[in-house]
Amino acid sequence: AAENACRVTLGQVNQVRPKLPLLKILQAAGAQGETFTLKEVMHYLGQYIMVRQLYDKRQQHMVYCGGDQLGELLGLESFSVKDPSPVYDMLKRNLTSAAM
Ligand SMILES: C[C@@H](c1ccc(Cl)cc1)n1cnc(-c2ccccc2)c1-c1c(C(=O)NCCN2CCN(C3CCCCC3)CC2)[nH]c2cc(Cl)ccc12
Repeated sequence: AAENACRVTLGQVNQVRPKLPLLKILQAAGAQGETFTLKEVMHYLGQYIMVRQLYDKRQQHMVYCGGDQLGELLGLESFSVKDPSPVYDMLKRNLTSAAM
């Protein structure tokens, strides 16, 4: 309705709310707050992989996340950053829209 529409400012329509297990991972990478843009979620996940040294130093596109909470969320031991589909599937399961 009209009163709802004016409540959602442009800055908020693209916010997502991570479910708790994903939020904990983002916070471990320095994220503050509970809602983010998808770009921010990806940035913090990248930071998390770097800080936790989950990527292979020689084959830097390979991420070995088995034994880490990230691997629990993804349901994978490892993945290549060249194939983002497992990450997007995990985000579908672990993000809700924060608008409204
Ligand atoms: C294109 C982008 C991407 C983004 C999303 C996806 Cl689903 C795949 C791929 N990407 C390309 N390489 C990486 C990457 C590789 C190794 C370690 C950390 C990040 C990323 C990822 C970023 C990111 O925000 N990337 C910024 C620039 N990166 C360049 C790579 N740089 C590092 C490469 C290893 C050596 C140190 C620098 C870090 C900054 N966020 C991610 C989150 C996840 Cl779940 C997985 C990967 C990434």
